[in-house]
Amino acid sequence: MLRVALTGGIGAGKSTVAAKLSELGARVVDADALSREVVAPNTEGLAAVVSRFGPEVLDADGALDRAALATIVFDSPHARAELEAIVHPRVRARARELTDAMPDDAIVVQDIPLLAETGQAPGFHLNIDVEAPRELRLERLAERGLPREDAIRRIDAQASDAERREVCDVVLHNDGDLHELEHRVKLLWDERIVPFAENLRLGRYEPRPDKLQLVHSDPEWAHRFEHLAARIRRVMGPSAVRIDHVGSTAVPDFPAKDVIDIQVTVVALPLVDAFEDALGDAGFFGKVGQDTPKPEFPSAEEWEKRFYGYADPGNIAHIHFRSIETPGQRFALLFRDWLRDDPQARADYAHVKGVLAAKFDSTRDYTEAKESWFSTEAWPRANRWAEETHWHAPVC
Ligand SMILES: CC(C)(COP(=O)(O)OP(=O)(O)OC[C@H]1O[C@@H](n2cnc3c(N)ncnc32)[C@H](O)[C@@H]1O)[C@@H](O)C(=O)NCCC(=O)NCCS
Ligand SMILES: Nc1ncnc2c1ncn2[C@@H]1O[C@H](COP(=O)(O)OP(=O)(O)OP(=O)(O)O)[C@@H](O)[C@H]1O
Repeated sequence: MLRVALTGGIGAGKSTVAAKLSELGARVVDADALSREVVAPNTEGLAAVVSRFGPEVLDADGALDRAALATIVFDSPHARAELEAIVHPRVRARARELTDAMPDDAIVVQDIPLLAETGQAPGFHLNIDVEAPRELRLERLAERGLPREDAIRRIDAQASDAERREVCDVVLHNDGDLHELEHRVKLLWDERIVPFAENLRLGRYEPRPDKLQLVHSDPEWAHRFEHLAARIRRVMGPSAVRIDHVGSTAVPDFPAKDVIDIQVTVVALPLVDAFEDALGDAGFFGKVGQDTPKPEFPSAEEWEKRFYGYADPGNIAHIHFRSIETPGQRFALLFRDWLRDDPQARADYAHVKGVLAAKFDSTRDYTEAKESWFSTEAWPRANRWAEETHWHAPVC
């Protein structure tokens, strides 16, 4: 089951995107609809609301007077937090019931207005933020009958666009007409959501492109690392002793393949195997891996690792699980910090990559050819740099 979260500020277009995704075959769970259901007449949720806010939030028929309650809670963060404490747990319980009842190969889209505010993003394989300019949102809400000052109060009670972008993998801009929005949703569905769901169903990660492409440094790389690290941390907790962004994408302004390299340090590799199912459920699939032994450490055993990939075709990533205190675990951090610190190291490595990229068309051949530079050049020079600078693995 591919679990997708859909968020966005009020009036940004979440419901419109959700409707289009439903048309394309997604199963939509709408938090707003559930937040009405759990406080419907004769529910214990409504009783809890009345007990906290008094009968004045009921209308003549004994149903919740939503406008009256909105006036109270959008004027007081404390009152809003108390209402959320009543509604949110019930909404999440209902959402879990609904998704648990869905087929394993379903693409489930949860429309969650408060995704950023509630820290739920790492529990989803893909987080989508629908964005529209504030003024346009106010106009749309006015057309929907929400007075401007009420809409402003709600917008100001929510996370900012920047905070939503921080936790989301995709931003869907909804500043055009409906046709443009629907086109963007269809493109995302065909090019990312469906292949992502297929990879999950088959239990496979998205392979790096065989055709070698070195691209310029992308500011999104740090975001992509953070999103993946949060998902791994949610699965493994303290068993992931540290999670580091390593490799070329972790070096500012440095060319790299568009593949995020992550090192997860564990106390012992069999621990990773114990998390195999939970990692798979989160979209990470892998196998036993082996780094190339270096002269000072000839034993292949010291270079064993677990090599995982992520199933998202829009966020290709290699996860290297290594045991703490092994030469490979140390070298991944040392190599990154040497590149970050030493301009000559960056120039030499960029030159080698450029020469090899001109020579080899396939990523595999390129990677294998790079190995000799690692053993003869990078390994001795990085270790010399470590001694000269008294380098130690930075605190994570
Ligand atoms: C205050 C209530 C009764 C007002 O009802 P009303 O019908 O006017 O709004 P509705 O529920 O349809 O929400 C419309 C939009 O308001 C915004 N909104 C709703 N609740 C909140 C909140 N707690 N914080 C920030 N924005 C909110 C969202 O963008 C939502 O999509 C209602 O919003 C509510 O119960 N909110 C608390 C529960 C909640 O947090 N719901 C959000 C989804 S879980
Ligand atoms: N691109 C667009 N062009 C014109 N109207 C739009 C567009 N996108 C959304 N709308 C309209 O704007 C209003 C708000 O959109 P929508 O309900 O999808 O926002 P929302 O993010 O779900 O809001 P809420 O947070 O209140 O649920 C709706 O009436 C919708 O039909």
